[in-house]
Amino acid sequence: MTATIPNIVAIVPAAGIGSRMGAAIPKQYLKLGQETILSHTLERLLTHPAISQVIVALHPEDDFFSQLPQATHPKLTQVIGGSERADSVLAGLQVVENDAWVLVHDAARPCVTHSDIDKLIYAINSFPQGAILAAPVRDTMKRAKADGTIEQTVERNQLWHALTPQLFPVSALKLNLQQALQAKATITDEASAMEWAGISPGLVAGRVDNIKVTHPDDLELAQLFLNQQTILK
Ligand SMILES: Nc1ccn([C@@H]2O[C@H](COP(=O)(O)OP(=O)(O)OP(=O)(O)O)[C@@H](O)[C@H]2O)c(=O)n1
Ligand SMILES: C[C@](O)(CO)[C@H](O)COP(=O)(O)O
Repeated sequence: MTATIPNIVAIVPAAGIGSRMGAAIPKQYLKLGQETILSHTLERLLTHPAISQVIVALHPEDDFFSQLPQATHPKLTQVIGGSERADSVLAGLQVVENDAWVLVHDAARPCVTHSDIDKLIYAINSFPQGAILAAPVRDTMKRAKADGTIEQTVERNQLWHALTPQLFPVSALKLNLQQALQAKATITDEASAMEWAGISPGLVAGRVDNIKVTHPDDLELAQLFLNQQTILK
């Protein structure tokens, strides 16, 4: 199949404090093996041949980034993030050309693979308004009542976990993110800003090892996946 590959710039929101991790430092600076979570993530994006530039959004009081091996990489640009994830992504979008595509990927997802990134990039030939990596839910799903009992079983066939990367045209994402934030809509990922504007982004099935390191027990799992990916290479 011949596919057109657009100019793709990555934005990595890395300005969070990791409150659910409860560590002494922001979770993106915790180590997995020899490197920090953020280092693993940046390395995977910086070495992808279709990504021309990587913009990382950092906390205004970040004390750690300059020590990373990728800190002075020629393809990398730093911006100051905002108080919510969406503000950090928007800060990154301000320094990107409007005619590019933007691939937004959480700093906290260090196990993303080049094959999943490729899959997402090729998918935009079918989804010209943008698409996200996602994983269909596997288990029987229950809706709970306030007292902790089950209200009903929810149909699982159309339910997906939203992952990153998420890939959109810069101009459309910037406009919709700005307007959705102004309208005080709940925006937890880029797709939700596009949905807010009436757009239906594509869902592209991604690998289940592309986890977000959120809670302490995710660290061990992420380490296991990274080790396994190294062995399989
Ligand atoms: N103001 C913020 C908040 C989050 N993020 C980033 O968005 C990604 C996903 O967010 P999440 O996992 O929720 O990270 P934290 O906000 O750091 O964690 P928590 O919600 O537990 O505090 C992370 O890479 C995080 O650094 C960001 O750039 N700017
Ligand atoms: C963007 C995201 O990683 C998609 O799974 C996620 O929405 C980030 O926020 P969350 O609050 O941890 O779901």
